[in-house]
Amino acid sequence: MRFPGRRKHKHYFPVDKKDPLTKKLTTDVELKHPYVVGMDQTIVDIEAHVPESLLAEFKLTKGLSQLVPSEIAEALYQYIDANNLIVDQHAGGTIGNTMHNYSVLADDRSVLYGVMSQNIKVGNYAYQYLCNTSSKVDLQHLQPVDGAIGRAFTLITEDGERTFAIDSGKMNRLTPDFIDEELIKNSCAFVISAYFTRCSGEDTLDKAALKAIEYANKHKVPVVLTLGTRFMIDEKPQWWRDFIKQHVQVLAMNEEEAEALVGHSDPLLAAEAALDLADLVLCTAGPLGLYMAGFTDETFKRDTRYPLLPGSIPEFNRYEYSRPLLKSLCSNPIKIYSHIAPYMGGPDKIKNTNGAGDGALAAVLHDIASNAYHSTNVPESSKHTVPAITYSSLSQMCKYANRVSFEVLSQSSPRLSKGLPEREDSLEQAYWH
Ligand SMILES: Nc1ncnc2c1ncn2[C@@H]1O[C@H](COP(=O)(O)OP(=O)(O)O)[C@@H](O)[C@H]1O
Ligand SMILES: Nc1nc2c(ncn2[C@@H]2O[C@H](COP(=O)(O)O)[C@@H](O)[C@H]2O)c(=O)[nH]1
Repeated sequence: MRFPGRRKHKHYFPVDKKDPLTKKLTTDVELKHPYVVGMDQTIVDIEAHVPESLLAEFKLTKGLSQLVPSEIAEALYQYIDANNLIVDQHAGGTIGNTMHNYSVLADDRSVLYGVMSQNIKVGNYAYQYLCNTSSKVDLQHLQPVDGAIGRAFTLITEDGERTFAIDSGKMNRLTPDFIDEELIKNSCAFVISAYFTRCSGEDTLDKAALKAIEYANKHKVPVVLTLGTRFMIDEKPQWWRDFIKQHVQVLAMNEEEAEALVGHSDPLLAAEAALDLADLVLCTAGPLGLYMAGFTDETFKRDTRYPLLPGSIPEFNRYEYSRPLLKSLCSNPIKIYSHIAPYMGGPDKIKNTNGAGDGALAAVLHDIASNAYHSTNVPESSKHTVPAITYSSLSQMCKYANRVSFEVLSQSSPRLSKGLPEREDSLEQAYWH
């Protein structure tokens, strides 16, 4: 496990168990590695740069992810192929991306639940998916299906906005009997997107997801939900509020999804309202950067050393140096918030914003897993007198999440091709120095 950024040495690994002469860990110290489990629709992104008129022609709403019947998908494919509009094809899926990015950042194992075509040919979509996924993502738990995985036509318009037209294939056929209770029980987080509810006919992914969530809740493994796309939440906001309140501890969303969920267009107010539903909230807000909100106990709160910020909640960042806890573990819970503007103002040119939010979530997961790693291997550390969900403070996580989003935007692709540097070239600008 690579740690999220530079950290104080006193918290590093069992220094007291090192050989005093060689300064190496003695051989009988075997560090235990936590893993996160994600569940997703297995999807390949077919990225094409298109004029806005194409969206209207295919009745697609800009900025959203929408299912299309297979004959429309085929017509769309023929059109973008014939007009040479396809710029790339790569593995996608919101949780597939998140698991990949997590494994790249942490340099450690994650497990992906989903389906995979049982007949794979060199070059087909299933093959591309496997080739584009980090070797640290454990794909042994993909269920074989007779048919194609999903395709996401990722249509990038001139303003860099991405619109998805999804051709489902067999991506929703993961069955509940395939879910291993022990695998979920021993994980440090279970991660899912709201897309699991987009099932119909013979689809079983929704039932598989509910089974996995039931196991996670039973064994007190944090459930991390990302909201996917706005109009799914618009369709039944009360259902989602109830679902989150009952099953979810960590909630990730962008400002549009947040508005659909809790009715506030201001991301800070939306994050605050979402604390009625979940324990820890990440709300990304495009060019405005991102917000995090959570709980800490009155006894553990830590004042920020940054200037106090105005906003819809005045001086909202006062306790951003605190590490977040589950609300149920606080005797006197107080709400804590943090915000960060885009890293270095954002890349000079953003060709597309595909996957920026997934990148931020992967960073938060990395921090959660680092905490599990450290507390399992160094339980006596002073760090763990506070039963926090994360290794870092809210402020530090915002920096890290934001930095990862910047990397995704800079490389114009949702899956990181490499981890972040241990140290940034410019230490002045390095957030974690
Ligand atoms: N136009 C932009 N300029 C600068 N940074 C951006 C821009 N769009 C996104 N980002 C960065 O990427 C993060 C996630 O982006 P966002 O668009 O909110 O996520 P999503 O992909 O889920 O909609 C933001 O918090 C910000 O750090
Ligand atoms: N599992 C699903 N993933 C989907 C769907 N529609 C789009 N996507 C994936 O989202 C990422 C980009 O995410 P964002 O951060 O830009 O929102 C992309 O790689 C798509 O594959 C879906 O219906 N299900």
